[in-house]
Amino acid sequence: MKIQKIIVRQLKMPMKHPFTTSFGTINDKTFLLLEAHTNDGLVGYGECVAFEAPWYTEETVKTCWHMLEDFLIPVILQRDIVHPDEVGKLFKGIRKNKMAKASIEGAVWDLYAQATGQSLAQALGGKKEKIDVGISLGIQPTIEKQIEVVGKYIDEGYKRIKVKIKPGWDVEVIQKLREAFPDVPMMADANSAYTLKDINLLKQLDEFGLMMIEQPLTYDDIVDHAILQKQLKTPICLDESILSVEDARKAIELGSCGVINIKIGRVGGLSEAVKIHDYCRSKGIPVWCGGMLEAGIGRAHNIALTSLSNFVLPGDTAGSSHYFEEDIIEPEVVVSDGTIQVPQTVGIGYKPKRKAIEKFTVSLKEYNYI
Ligand SMILES: O=C(O)CCC(=O)c1ccccc1C(=O)O
Ligand SMILES: [Mg+2]
Repeated sequence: MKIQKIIVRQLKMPMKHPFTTSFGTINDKTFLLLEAHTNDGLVGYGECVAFEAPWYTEETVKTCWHMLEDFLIPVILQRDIVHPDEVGKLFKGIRKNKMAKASIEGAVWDLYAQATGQSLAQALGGKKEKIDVGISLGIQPTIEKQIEVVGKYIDEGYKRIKVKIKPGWDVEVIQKLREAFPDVPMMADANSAYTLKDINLLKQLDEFGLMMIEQPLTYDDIVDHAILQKQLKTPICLDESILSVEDARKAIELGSCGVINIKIGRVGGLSEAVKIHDYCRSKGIPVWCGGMLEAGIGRAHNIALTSLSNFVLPGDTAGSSHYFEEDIIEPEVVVSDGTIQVPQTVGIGYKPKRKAIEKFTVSLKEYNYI
């Protein structure tokens, strides 16, 4: 398989609701979408999950475009690629920039699934035909509103509710949510908003029977998380801290977490995501698939990955209509009774919607082999 041409587009999609975390609010989803064309006419898509600002990781839409244009695309064009696992090896001389790398690697996985006549889930080794999903809800203006929003998504059937916490919006909010919804599987994500100085506050969260607390401490820490985990009953789930299977090994050996959230972009692609999944399974650590407010292509990749057996906890892959008035795939991702059917057709199983892609494109550039 040889890629002849890659088209990079920047898209801007209005979001239905602003999404607020411990460090800010997103109103529109601006991201890069890649189209990779092979010599024999196949087209594979990859979605780059980096945001406009470097608050979740250091990558941004602009750094990704720069890395793609100046380093990553030149390495890939006209290379003979037999299996997508080779993409990581081709990128070995280029440090980090995992979301940029994952966007090309995702397109190559799509091409590989098509070329071998399999669904993407099948190509990754996924067996589940439907997946359980939860939803991640942003911080609301008031506790009353937070309770109302959580209630709405419980009624829609999501299998677990994740809420965001930050200093000043934590113990009281969780306590009130628990009073309102005593039995609902619930968890909290701090996006690195605390330090070990907050240990007494974090220990108060133990009272509420949360499934887990996600990334309470610094984004690149595993040592303090191990100290904290020893003093908490609630499992810690690491998100930002885990960028590779090596990071997962170290965190698990240190006892820094009981659960890992796998995001394809954060770990540099599907091949690394599968490795982390397999390693965690061998260690008895459950995983779930995180989200980056993805549009349809990224969402389709998340669904395929979640079909692997150790994705035993509901992830953040909610339905398209939760985020957008119109998605860029057909059909859109539909959640019913908290589950999504894993497509069994060849490739990602959703059709890119050209009209919508063009409508949301703000700029584009084509890269050919020279
Ligand atoms: O709905 C989603 O896609 C997941 C939302 C979410 O929690 C999130 C969204 C953007 C950046 C980081 C995170 C996170 O998991 O920490
Ligand atoms: Mg998180």
